[in-house]
Amino acid sequence: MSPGQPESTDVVGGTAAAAAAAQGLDARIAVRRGEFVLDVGLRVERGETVAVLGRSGAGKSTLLRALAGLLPIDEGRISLAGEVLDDPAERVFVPCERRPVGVVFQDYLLFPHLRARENVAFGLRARLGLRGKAARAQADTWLARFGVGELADRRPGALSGGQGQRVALARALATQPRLLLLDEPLAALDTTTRGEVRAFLRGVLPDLSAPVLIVTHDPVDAEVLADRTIALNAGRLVDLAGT
Ligand SMILES: Nc1ncnc2c1ncn2[C@@H]1O[C@H](COP(=O)(O)OP(=O)(O)OP(=O)(O)O)[C@@H](O)[C@H]1O
Repeated sequence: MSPGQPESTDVVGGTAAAAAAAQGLDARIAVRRGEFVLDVGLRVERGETVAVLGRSGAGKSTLLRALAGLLPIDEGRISLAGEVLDDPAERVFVPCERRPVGVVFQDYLLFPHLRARENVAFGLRARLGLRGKAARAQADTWLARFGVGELADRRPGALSGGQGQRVALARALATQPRLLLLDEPLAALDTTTRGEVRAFLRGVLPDLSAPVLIVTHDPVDAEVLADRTIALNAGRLVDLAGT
């Protein structure tokens, strides 16, 4: 198995490519899961949102898991803002808890026993080293910014799907990630809430100065939220040019 070349090598050359790589995500990923092989090259600039489409089983979650550090790659290299996160040939592997990466899943995985404030404060403590009062105060600021400030004392079980997803986004973004991974963040929501959270994300994402990857089955999400769309098929990138 050999990793593919970065998708944008042809269009971004020399110094410009080096500058983009230093700021954003530059990845060549080859990883095997049982019979399945993901083999892709990908470059995403700071401030750019890329939608990842593809059928069930195409490798979308595998891609995000590799980037998040939940799945070590077999070949290739993942570099983010100039820092190498995974390079098996060089025996480099930064574990997920030490990667400056924010992840939001469709079922948003908040800690059920913690109030919304503590869910956000947890990341601030773990990732930014903030302590008690300061972490809680900053958590409140992020919750307010995401329109759920009045729900800070609630536990996830007392939040609606849309409210929970906003708390999960606040938790991910509060840590100032250098890469944001959204794995079907709207899929579990009803149609109305889905539209609301999508509109909310549309307002938030352009202000991020990190690369963003959003996995979705919904072309509307890609259309509304992303600057660019890529598609996976059987672990490979599909050329969308001309489609
Ligand atoms: N733990 C595992 N062991 C072996 N194979 C796996 C494992 N997890 C996933 N796979 C296989 O890897 C392939 C890609 O799975 P992946 O979850 O990345 O697809 P996906 O595009 O995210 O699909 P979906 O849209 O259904 O979430 C599938 O063929 C799947 O069966």
